[in-house]
Amino acid sequence: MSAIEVSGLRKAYGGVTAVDGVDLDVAAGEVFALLGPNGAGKSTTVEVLEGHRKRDSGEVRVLGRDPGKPSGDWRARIGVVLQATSDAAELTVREAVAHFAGYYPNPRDADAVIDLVGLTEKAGARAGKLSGGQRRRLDVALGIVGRPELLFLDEPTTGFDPEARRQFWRLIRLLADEGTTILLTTHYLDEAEALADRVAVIARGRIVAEGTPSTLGGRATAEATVRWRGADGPQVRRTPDPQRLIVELARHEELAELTVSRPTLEDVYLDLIGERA
Ligand SMILES: Nc1ncnc2c1ncn2[C@@H]1O[C@H](COP(=O)(O)OP(=O)(O)OP(=O)(O)O)[C@@H](O)[C@H]1O
Repeated sequence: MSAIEVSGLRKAYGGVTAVDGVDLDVAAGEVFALLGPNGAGKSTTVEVLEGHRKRDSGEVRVLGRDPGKPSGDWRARIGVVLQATSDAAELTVREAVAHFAGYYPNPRDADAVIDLVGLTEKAGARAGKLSGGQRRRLDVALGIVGRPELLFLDEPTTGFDPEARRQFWRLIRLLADEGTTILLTTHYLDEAEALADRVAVIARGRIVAEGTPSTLGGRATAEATVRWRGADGPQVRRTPDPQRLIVELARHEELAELTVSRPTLEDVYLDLIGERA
């Protein structure tokens, strides 16, 4: 069953085409990451799916409904963490989460959510007094308090310190284990690799590649780089079949400091968007 079905989505702002014929299919329960450079059309796509922006054309179904005609019960089934931070500056963290919980028929416990995002120590602090990363954690709390079936996260960990990012990753895995479908945009390739079942790379409003993080752009079958230290010093060879090369080499010499590497997700991504040096 699909949670999100998109075909031929287009959206222009005046003369600027932001989304230029995007097709997407996200299965229920999947964690799907949209990657792409600044201005590629990620947020516009996500905003259309959330029902926050009108599309020019294309077919879109989110949880079986057209987000261009959102209803209250449909809205209650999705959770949204926008790129711009929420505006609840005068409320404390606990008040803000409890207030948002009131919008949903079956919300999570406010204190449990605050704990999940690691803000327990700041539960009594006003939102306006939080640091940037703490504010972002509050945004995530507000996005999940309604126990959404489908969660949209637009660059959720921007401004997080490394520990907070790891904590956030654990939270996403927990939500995914509970069956939540998650669509996230990110500039962090390690984040996509750590979290996503599938990724799509979007550039200039079009999807240029789609697949699992380990196979994207032919990554799994790309030539491997084999490095070792032989009798004559450091050696490097590129080969489609590293196992065979290593067996062959090992007959003749000791292979000290042997490593085998394939292109990283970042290598593949930079190739796809045409930015590789
Ligand atoms: N409200 C708007 N009015 C006019 N143009 C816009 C608007 N929002 C986005 N754009 C333009 O549409 C294009 C796509 O923007 P979008 O925000 O969807 O990209 P993005 O992939 O989310 O980028 P980023 O990674 O920087 O968040 C860009 O050229 C941007 O300048």
